[in-house]
Amino acid sequence: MLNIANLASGYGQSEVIHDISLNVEKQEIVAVMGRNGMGKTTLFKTLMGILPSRSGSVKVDGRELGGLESHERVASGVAYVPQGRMIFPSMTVLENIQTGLPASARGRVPEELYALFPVLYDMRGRRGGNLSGGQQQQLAIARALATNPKVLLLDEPTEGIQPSIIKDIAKSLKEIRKLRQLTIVVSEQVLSFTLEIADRFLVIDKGRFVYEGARDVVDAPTISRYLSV
Ligand SMILES: Nc1ncnc2c1ncn2[C@@H]1O[C@H](COP(=O)(O)OP(=O)(O)OP(=O)(O)O)[C@@H](O)[C@H]1O
Repeated sequence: MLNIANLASGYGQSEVIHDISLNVEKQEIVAVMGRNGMGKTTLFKTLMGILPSRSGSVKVDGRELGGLESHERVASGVAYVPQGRMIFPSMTVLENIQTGLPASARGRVPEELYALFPVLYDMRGRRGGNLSGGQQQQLAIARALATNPKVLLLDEPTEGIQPSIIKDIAKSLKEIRKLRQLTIVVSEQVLSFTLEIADRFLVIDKGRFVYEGARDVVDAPTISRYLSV
């Protein structure tokens, strides 16, 4: 469903992502684990076309995304929840979700989204900026899901969020994966969260994948070592 081949990108003179290749199956959840500064955000920005790639190819459901603008990538079925959530603080919860809806929805939020995140229904009239960090993360995910993606990219969704909400988010992601046959790539530093949801684990170190393991054979101590060095 998501095919990344020999992708490279960076800033100015420096290359940050080197020759990254990854194939993610439909309905698979893949965790990209890595410490601060290892290139997780740069990888996602490149996948979204926020940062141009220097070489390589990215395909979603067989369609090449290279050269497409970010909004065209969203229309092709990729959605992105950036690190720090980036919701619109002065807009209401409802308005935030509506920014993700296609024109054909005419502003109607699918019931399913509120069913996944009931707190967003209760708070639909509140300003996004008045929500807790965990609620803002749920809002950012709901806004991304409103675009009806095939592939969802989540950049460090647990950052700054309390454990009980992290559990809720894990549950919602597993539910939506099943409901919509969604493919998910999530970057993280928190192994307990990804152990809960991921089918496969990769470690990114200085812009390269240095470890890969499926859920049933995952080597948690090795991943932890990479995260703590
Ligand atoms: N706008 C930028 N200009 C130049 N270099 C950058 C820029 N953004 C990030 N970098 C560099 O790229 C490298 C990878 O950063 P990136 O933000 O992708 O890491 P990360 O794994 O997402 O970590 P974090 O969790 O801290 O965001 C780092 O060395 C960083 O200093």
